[in-house]
Amino acid sequence: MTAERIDGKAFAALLRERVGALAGQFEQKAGRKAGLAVVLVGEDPASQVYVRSKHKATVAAGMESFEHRLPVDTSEADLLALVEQLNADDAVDGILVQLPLPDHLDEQSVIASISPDKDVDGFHVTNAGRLAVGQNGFVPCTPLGCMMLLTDRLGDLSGLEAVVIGRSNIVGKPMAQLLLDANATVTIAHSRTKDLPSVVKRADIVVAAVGRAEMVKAEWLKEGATVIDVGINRLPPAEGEEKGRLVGDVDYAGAEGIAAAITPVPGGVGPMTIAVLLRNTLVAAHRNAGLEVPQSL
Ligand SMILES: Nc1nc2c(c(=O)[nH]1)N[C@@H](CN(C=O)c1ccc(C(=O)N[C@@H](CCC(=O)O)C(=O)O)cc1)CN2
Repeated sequence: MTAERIDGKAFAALLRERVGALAGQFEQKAGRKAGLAVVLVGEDPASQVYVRSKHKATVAAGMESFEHRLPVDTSEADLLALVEQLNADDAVDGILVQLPLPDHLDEQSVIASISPDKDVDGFHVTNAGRLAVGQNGFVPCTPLGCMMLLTDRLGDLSGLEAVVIGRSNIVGKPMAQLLLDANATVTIAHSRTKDLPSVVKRADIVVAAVGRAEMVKAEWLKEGATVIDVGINRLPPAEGEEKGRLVGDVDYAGAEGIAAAITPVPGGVGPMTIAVLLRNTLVAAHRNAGLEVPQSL
């Protein structure tokens, strides 16, 4: 068996196109563009790349992008003051603080300061609670993107065995909740799980979000499983390479021979994160403007 490659990049491009068309209709109805504010503290190279990509994607979708770049030694009081200002700004529908933050800043306090109705990352405790009890809020972009890829490929997930490896607030826990809401039978595995290979072996759906290069081995997988690889890990450079290769949390080459379908790294889940961010921003814009959220979002 050679697994189908789930093309997240192509899926994300279609989603961005759809969001762009609906953003144009929003502008007509609301008399203004939907707006996303992104805050970057410091100069982490990967974060700089992601923030630039978010700016470009936001503008390309016909939305307003407000970028705030702050020095690495920004105090928590100054960062919270900026978030307060964005909370009060009617041109700003969505606010995102790029993570990770420098060590002296408390991520939880900063996330808590974002208005839950502008929290397009879905990280605020109010949105985590809304997801847990099935109320409308914002769902974190990466897990929502994974769900879109899964339902596009598998349709109804009812009764399927899903194993989520990783229990972060940003990916693992919301992912498990979304799978549960879709009537899958869900197990969350983590660093203390006993006999992880046998837990993974029973899964029709595996979502790997551990952040360890190629940790999930091909022989752990059930024949015909669908594998969603959230990991983005850079290997040390091989001889003659300037930069190491990017790989996921799953041994892709091995898994290709066993799984029915698998997301590649790069080009799988990563591009969905930014496309879903645009989608969440447009949802926020409709709600903030008192307009009905289009079904096709
Ligand atoms: N406030 C947030 N911070 C962070 C989030 C987030 O959702 N909200 N997620 C990640 C970073 N991230 C977006 O912010 C992100 C990561 C990866 C990709 C992506 O498209 N990756 C490419 C590979 C890129 C490369 O070559 O390095 C891929 O997988 O194909 C997009 C966005 C942490 N912080």
